[in-house]
Amino acid sequence: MLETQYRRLSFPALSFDPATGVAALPYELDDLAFTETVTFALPAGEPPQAFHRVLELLHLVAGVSYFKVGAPPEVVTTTPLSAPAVAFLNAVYSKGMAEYAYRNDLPHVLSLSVSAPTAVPAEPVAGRDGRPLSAVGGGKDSIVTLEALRHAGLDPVPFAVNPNWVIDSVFAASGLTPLAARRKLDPRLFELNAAGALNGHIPVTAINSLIAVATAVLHGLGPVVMSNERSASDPNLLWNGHEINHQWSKGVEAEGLLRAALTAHAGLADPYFSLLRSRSELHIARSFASITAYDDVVTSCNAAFKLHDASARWCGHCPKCRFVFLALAPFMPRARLVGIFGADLLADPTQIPGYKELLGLDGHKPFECVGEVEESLVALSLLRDGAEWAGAPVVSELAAAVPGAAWTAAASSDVFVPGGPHFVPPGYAKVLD
Ligand SMILES: CC(=O)N[C@H]1[C@@H](OP(=O)(O)OP(=O)(O)OC[C@H]2O[C@@H](n3ccc(=O)[nH]c3=O)[C@H](O)[C@@H]2O)O[C@H](CO)[C@@H](O)[C@@H]1O[C@H](C)C(=O)N[C@@H](C)C(=O)N[C@@H](CCC(=O)O)C(=O)O
Ligand SMILES: Nc1ncnc2c1ncn2[C@@H]1O[C@H](COP(=O)(O)OP(=O)(O)OP(=O)(O)O)[C@@H](O)[C@H]1O
Repeated sequence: MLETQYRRLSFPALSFDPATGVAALPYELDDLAFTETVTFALPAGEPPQAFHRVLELLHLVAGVSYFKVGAPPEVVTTTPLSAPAVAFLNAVYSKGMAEYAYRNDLPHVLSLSVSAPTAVPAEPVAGRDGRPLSAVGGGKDSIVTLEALRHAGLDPVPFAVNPNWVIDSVFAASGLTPLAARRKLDPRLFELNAAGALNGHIPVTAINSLIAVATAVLHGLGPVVMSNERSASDPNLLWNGHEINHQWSKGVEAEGLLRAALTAHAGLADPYFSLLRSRSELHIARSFASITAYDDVVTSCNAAFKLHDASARWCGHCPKCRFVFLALAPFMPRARLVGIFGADLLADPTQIPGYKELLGLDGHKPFECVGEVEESLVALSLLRDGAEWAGAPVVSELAAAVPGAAWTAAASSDVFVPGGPHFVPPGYAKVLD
C-alpha cells in the first residue's frame, strides 16, 4: 500500500467574472496551489443566484483532478453544505475515485469523506421548464438523445464542454445552434504528471454535468439531458469489499446523488437526468442505426477526446472501438459500418483477444465505456445467425469459443427490454417512443 505524503486538499474562494464569463476555481494541496478555469457563454443580464450555487458544487467536484496528485486523507471546504450535497461529494471522492484507488493501491480513498460546515437546504427555484440542454459527447448515445428530443418537438439546445472537431462536426450535422463551455485544467497538473506524480482516472461526467447545469441555469433553459445508459451502473470488479466502476459518475447512483445535491444546494427541481438510463448499449446501438445523418462524424472512441495527441476518429484498437463495432454490426449493412470506422474490425484476427475480454472469456470487463458481457454475447449471436457477418474470421472464431451455456443465456436476454431505475420526468417519458 502506498503512503501519501500530502495531508489536505482545500478550496480557496472561487470567483466569477460576469464581464468575461470566466469562473476561476482555486485549489490547495498542502503548499501546492492550482487554478482551473471554466469559461461560460454569456447571455444578457445578471447570472441568477442558483448559477453561483451550482458553481460552488462544480468547484468542489472538479477538485478531483488535483486531489489525485497526492490522495490526501483530508478534503476540507469552508462552503456550508447540506446533507445531500455532502453525500454527493463523499461519493465523488470515494466511489468516483475508486478506479484510481485500485490502480494506485490507495484503499483509504475508498472511504474518504469531505468536511464542510452545515447548511440548510436552499429555497426552491421556480419556472425552469424551458428548452432542454442536450449534452453531446460526439458518440452514438448523445446523438440518439438529441434526435429523440428533436423528434418529440422539444427543441433541444446541443451542448458540450470543450468541443473538439468531432463534437463541432456533430453540432454542424445536427443543424442546431449549440452552446459550449471551455474548461482549462491548471497546466501545473501536467508538469506534475510528467514529473511522475500520482495519476489516474477521475469521474469526468460529474464535472461535465455540473458545467452543463450551470450553463442551463445561466441561459434560463430547462433540464440537462444526458445519455448515460443502463450498463454504466455496473462495476468492473470488487476490491477491498468495494465496487470499482470506471463509469461511476455515468451511473444511476451518481445521477440520483447529483440531482439531490442540486436540489438541496441550488434549489433546482428536476435539473438533470439521463434519457437513456433504462436502455442497454445494444438497444441504443440499434436506435442509432436508424439515424444516418451523422455517419461521417460520429465518434465514440475515447482516444479522439484526449487533451493532447488525440486520434482523428476511431483508433480501431481499443475496447470501446471493439465494443461499438460489435454492437452496431447486427443493425446496419457491413459497408456502412466499415465506412463509419474506416476499418473492418471483425475481419481482423488481431482483435480476437480484445473481443474475448468483452465476451467474458478472458480477464475482467475493461476499464472503458463498454457494455455488459451479455450485450456482447447477444450481438455476437445475432451476427452468427445472420448472413452478412457469418463468414467474418473474428465472428467465426469467437462463436466457436463461446460455451453452450452462454448462448442459452443470450437467447433469453432482456437487453432490448427497457428496465431499471431512472429519473426521467413525466414530461419526457414518451420521448423515446
Ligand atoms: C480521453 C481519455 O480517455 N482520457 C483518460 C486517459 O487520459 P490521457 O492521459 O490518456 O489523456 P487526457 O484525457 O488528455 O488527460 C491528460 C491528463 O489530464 C488528466 N485529467 C484530464 C481531465 C480531467 O478532467 N482531469 C484530469 O486530471 C488525466 O488524468 C491525464 O493525466 O487516462 C486518464 C487516467 O486514467 C483518464 O483520467 C482520462 O480520462 C479523461 C478524464 C476523460 O475525459 N475520460 C472519458 C473519455 C471517460 O473515461 N469517460 C468515462 C466515464 C467516466 C465517468 O465516471 O465519468 C466513460 O465514458 O466510460
Ligand atoms: N464533452 C462533453 N460535454 C458535455 N457532455 C458530455 C461530453 N462528453 C460526454 N458528455 C455527456 O456524457 C454522456 C456520456 O459520455 P459518452 O462519451 O459515454 O457518450 P457519447 O459520446 O454520447 O456516446 P458513446 O457512448 O457512443 O461514446 C454523453 O452521452 C453526454 O451526454
